[in-house]
Amino acid sequence: MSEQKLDQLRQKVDEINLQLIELLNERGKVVQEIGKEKIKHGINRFDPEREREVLNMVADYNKGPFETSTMQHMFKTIFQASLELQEDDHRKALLVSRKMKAENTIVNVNGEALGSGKQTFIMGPCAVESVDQVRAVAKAMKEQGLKLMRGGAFKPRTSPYDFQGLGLEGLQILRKVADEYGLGVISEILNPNDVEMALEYVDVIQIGARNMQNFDLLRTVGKVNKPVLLKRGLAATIEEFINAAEYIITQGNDQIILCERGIRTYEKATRNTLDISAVPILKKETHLPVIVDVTHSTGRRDLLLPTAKAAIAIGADAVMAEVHPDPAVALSDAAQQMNIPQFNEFMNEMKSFTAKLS
Ligand SMILES: C=C(O[C@@H]1C=C(C(=O)O)C=C[C@H]1O)C(=O)O
Repeated sequence: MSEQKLDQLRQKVDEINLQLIELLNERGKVVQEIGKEKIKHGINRFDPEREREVLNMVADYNKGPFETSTMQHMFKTIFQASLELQEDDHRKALLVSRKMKAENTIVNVNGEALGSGKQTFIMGPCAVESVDQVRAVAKAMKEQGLKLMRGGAFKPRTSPYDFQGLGLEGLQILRKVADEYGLGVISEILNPNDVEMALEYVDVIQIGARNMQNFDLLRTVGKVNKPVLLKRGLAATIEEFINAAEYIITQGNDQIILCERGIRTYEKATRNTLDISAVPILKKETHLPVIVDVTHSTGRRDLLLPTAKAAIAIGADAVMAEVHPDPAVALSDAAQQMNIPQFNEFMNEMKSFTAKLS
């Protein structure tokens, strides 16, 4: 075939391509109108009977050279794209997505602006055990210039026989001590019925990994005017994690902090596997602040510093870790909490590390 002939044929193909584009878009507009009518009458967008009718029409009219099955396959792709055209904006772009909002959401808690580009450290005991225990940690935190204290009052433990937390008394201790030292309080709430009560004591409501898909709880914290720290589920994909945050934001609360805390894999060297790449993915896909809990993702004190450095280096807005005055006698997570001197060493290292980065 001469080059001239090839050019001529391609020109012909291009003319047909242009017609196809026009026709497909024309079809799209009609489909959108059908979509609007369906909404008016409360009819489902997807109509398999109608699709079958069209596929039968394709079979009746197709004269080749494409096989009927091939032509039908192309039409199925058109149906799929048409259904997407009929979707409303919320389904196409989630409210938590960057597509919906390009700029970072900044969550302000006790003078710290999570999501602003300045890194924050959230420290505190795994579980609240006593006033003295919380005080010792709060004092050390204040001396390091930290503003946000975590602490568990309601503890969702793997075994029902393990320490379940002090409950309301734990929240009261946290509030009292935090006020003495000018700290903000982050604590987990397990039950939708406790959310209202917790508003009085906490600055951030934590939704734990085990409750990431507790949709009633997500909807409840979505209705209150209080920041929410949402932890990634034990075996949740990033998509599931993002959708969990969407449950909160659909109720009106956009003050959401996402927390990567490791996921369950076959690897046994660490308690969970820290999915460090989740951080830039979540930063890219959503406009929410993203933090890393190095304690629960590793379950190992010797890995807290390297994973915290990795988290900051990869773009996390904050690092969360656990501190206890005497981890050996802690009622939970004894193997992974730092004692006060270890915490000071950790903070000093991290401060010089973040200074070097900026
Ligand atoms: C456009 C419609 O909605 C959907 C899209 C179809 C299409 O693209 O042809 C067919 C059936 C429905 O699943 C319709 O119901 O006619």
